Amino acid sequence: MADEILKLERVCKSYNVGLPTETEVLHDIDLELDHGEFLALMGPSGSGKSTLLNIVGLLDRPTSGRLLIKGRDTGLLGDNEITHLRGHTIGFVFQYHLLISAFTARENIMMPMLADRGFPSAEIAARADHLLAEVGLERFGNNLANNMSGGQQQRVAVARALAMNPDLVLADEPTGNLDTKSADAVFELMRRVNRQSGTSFLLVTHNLDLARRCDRIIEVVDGRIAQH
Ligand SMILES: Nc1ncnc2c1ncn2[C@@H]1O[C@H](COP(=O)(O)OP(=O)(O)OP(=O)(O)O)[C@@H](O)[C@H]1O
Repeated sequence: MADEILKLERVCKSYNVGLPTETEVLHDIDLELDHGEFLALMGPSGSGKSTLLNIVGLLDRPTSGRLLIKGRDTGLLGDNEITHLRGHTIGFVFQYHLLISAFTARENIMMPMLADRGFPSAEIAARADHLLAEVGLERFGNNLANNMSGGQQQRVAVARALAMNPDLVLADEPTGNLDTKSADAVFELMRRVNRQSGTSFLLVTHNLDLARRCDRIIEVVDGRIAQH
């Protein structure tokens, strides 16, 4: 197996926004992320961080360049293979947790497993309870997501991201909406998962204090990697 979970080679992304020429927002991005690495991605608003995360998360394709995940060139994969690879390799946590508010914490965590036909249905509830305990919410499984605090909801979102035992978690400003104490708790939770399970993390953050506690910081400025 390749040492790196993720490798980008000269990745460019352009958008067609109705102008005669396309607008390039990512230019020649080279980036590697090792198995078990916890990387902070920083950069000003509009610099291309979310665009980069969408490409790495297989939600969008590069305009040119190569994206390899676990050594596989994703440009050679069809849409069904991409969906399968995404579902089994990558977990997502967003700033706005995107939980289903009328579902309980446990039901939210069960969703990715229920959506995957290959997941043994007899194990789903037990895995959800295991994950609730992992994120310190074992007593909150039956609470509606709507009735939980922002920090608790984000911990449910982390548990849901871990449901399929991904190799890589992509977290886009997961603590941006939280008070300092809750932000710290959610960050430390992700760090513990990273250390205990070897799950790689790519964390987009504007918080330099949290970024400094990651293994490495990279900065995107105007669609380029500015600094390692
Ligand atoms: N679907 C799209 N179509 C056209 N332009 C887009 C699209 N998505 C993003 N852009 C443009 O690409 C550039 C990079 O945006 P992106 O959202 O990746 O930045 P960001 O660094 O994540 O910003 P923020 O920190 O504010 O979330 C911006 O100029 C944005 O307007």
